[in-house]
Amino acid sequence: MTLQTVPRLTRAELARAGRMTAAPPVRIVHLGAGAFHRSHQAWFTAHATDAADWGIAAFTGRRDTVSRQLAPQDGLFTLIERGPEADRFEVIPAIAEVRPASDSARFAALMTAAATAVVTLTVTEAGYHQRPDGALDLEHPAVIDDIHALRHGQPVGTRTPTGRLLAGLSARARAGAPPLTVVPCDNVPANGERLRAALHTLAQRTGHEAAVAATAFVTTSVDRITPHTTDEDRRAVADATGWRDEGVVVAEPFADWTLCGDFAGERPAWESAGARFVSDIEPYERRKLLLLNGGHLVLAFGGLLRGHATVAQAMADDRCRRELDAFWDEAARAAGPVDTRDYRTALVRRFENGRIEHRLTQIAVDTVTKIRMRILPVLAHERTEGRSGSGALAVVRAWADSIRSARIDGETDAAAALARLLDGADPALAADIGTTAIHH
Ligand SMILES: NC(=O)c1ccc[n+]([C@@H]2O[C@H](COP(=O)([O-])OP(=O)(O)OC[C@H]3O[C@@H](n4cnc5c(N)ncnc54)[C@H](O)[C@@H]3O)[C@@H](O)[C@H]2O)c1
Ligand SMILES: O=P(O)(O)OC[C@@H](O)[C@@H](O)[C@H](O)[C@H](O)CO
Repeated sequence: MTLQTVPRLTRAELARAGRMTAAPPVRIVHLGAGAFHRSHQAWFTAHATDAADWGIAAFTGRRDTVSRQLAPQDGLFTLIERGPEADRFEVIPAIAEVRPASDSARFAALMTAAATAVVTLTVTEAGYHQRPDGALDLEHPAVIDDIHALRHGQPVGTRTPTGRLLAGLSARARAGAPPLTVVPCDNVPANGERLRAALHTLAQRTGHEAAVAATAFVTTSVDRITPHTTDEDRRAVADATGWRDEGVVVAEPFADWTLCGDFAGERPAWESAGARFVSDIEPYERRKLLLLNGGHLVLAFGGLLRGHATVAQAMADDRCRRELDAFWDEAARAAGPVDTRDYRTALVRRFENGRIEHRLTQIAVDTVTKIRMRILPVLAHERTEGRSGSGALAVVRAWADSIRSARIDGETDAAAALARLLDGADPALAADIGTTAIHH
């Protein structure tokens, strides 16, 4: 059987099979319709008790691949929940429509619709165009272009997620629609507050302050390991379900969503699907970013240097494990007043799931931004406490070595990458890291 001869997954096909049909009404707009949005926010929305009332309109970010895959499927896709022993297949119906980023008319229509209540984002850490201190990088060429477009009333010309969002919020304020809530879902510390500050900065320079003032921002910590989908995964879905699905997503069984902040209006009952609403998110966020995401970086750099391809392979290498444990001992101290013992035990099991092909090259992208957010805070904390931070320093060293041996995509010059990493860092810390990473 070739995939081309299998019927395509659509709502009509599902109806023929006696399964649910209608798309839920759009009340959520999403920017960056990648794999993680589908395995996480779409999954939580589909599993909430009020799922029938909350549909998502997902817009792609830089490429229109996902809209070309999902639009012919009416937004439907199969999630393969990949446990250590077996796969579970589930069709997720929460995405009601999928649009390319270029469809600015539909974006404006949804951003001004009274029914729209929530905007979510997964645009990667680099997509926020932050400076080392977390502020919006006003010298970035795409940000400069957006300032120009927004000043001259050309929302269609905006290129960055922040610029597009401000254009949409501004149109909403002009239309007199009720305020909405922005919920960023990328691995960025204090993501809601940072996005609010970035939008405020952009708004001040372009005369759109009222739109930001009327909007609520919620900070989130998100967690579900979601590797890239392969052709083999698409074949597995056809074999198991009888449908051809170009939008298949694979994820581990574990899923966590911690949210903090007030919503301006209505929201899905995500807590009924297991999401956690808290008044202080920092301990959860630091633990996740430092231990899980930082731990992934340790395995990515050390693993790539030793010829491994996946997280599970690096976990099986004693030397990688020792490096991970050394970093985790330091990261646990930096995480603050939150359990890290059980969390580490659970992480070991998740990382060792060899049926999840989480490629180290998928993790080792935008590495300057990621090291800044996930490794340097550990080093800084160790130094403040009078310790050397040798576990965290070893990660920076492995990163520089990986660049030198051409294993990191997008970085060719270790010294230049290091200079970008240390731009804006504490001078004593910078001197120490520079010496260690260059002269070891
Ligand atoms: N994959 C995971 O395991 C995982 C888990 C937790 C959090 N996340 C978060 O989700 C993000 C996306 O991961 P993914 O697995 O969906 O990756 P992906 O490659 O499938 O999707 C990335 C999405 O971000 C968009 N994007 C990238 N750069 C952009 C830019 N400059 N402007 C606008 N949009 C841009 C892309 O167009 C795409 O829609 C991660 O960077 C991370 O912050 C991922
Ligand atoms: O997704 P990134 O690029 O922020 O980082 C790579 C991985 O560490 C990350 O995707 C994790 O798998 C994820 O954060 C687990 O929830």
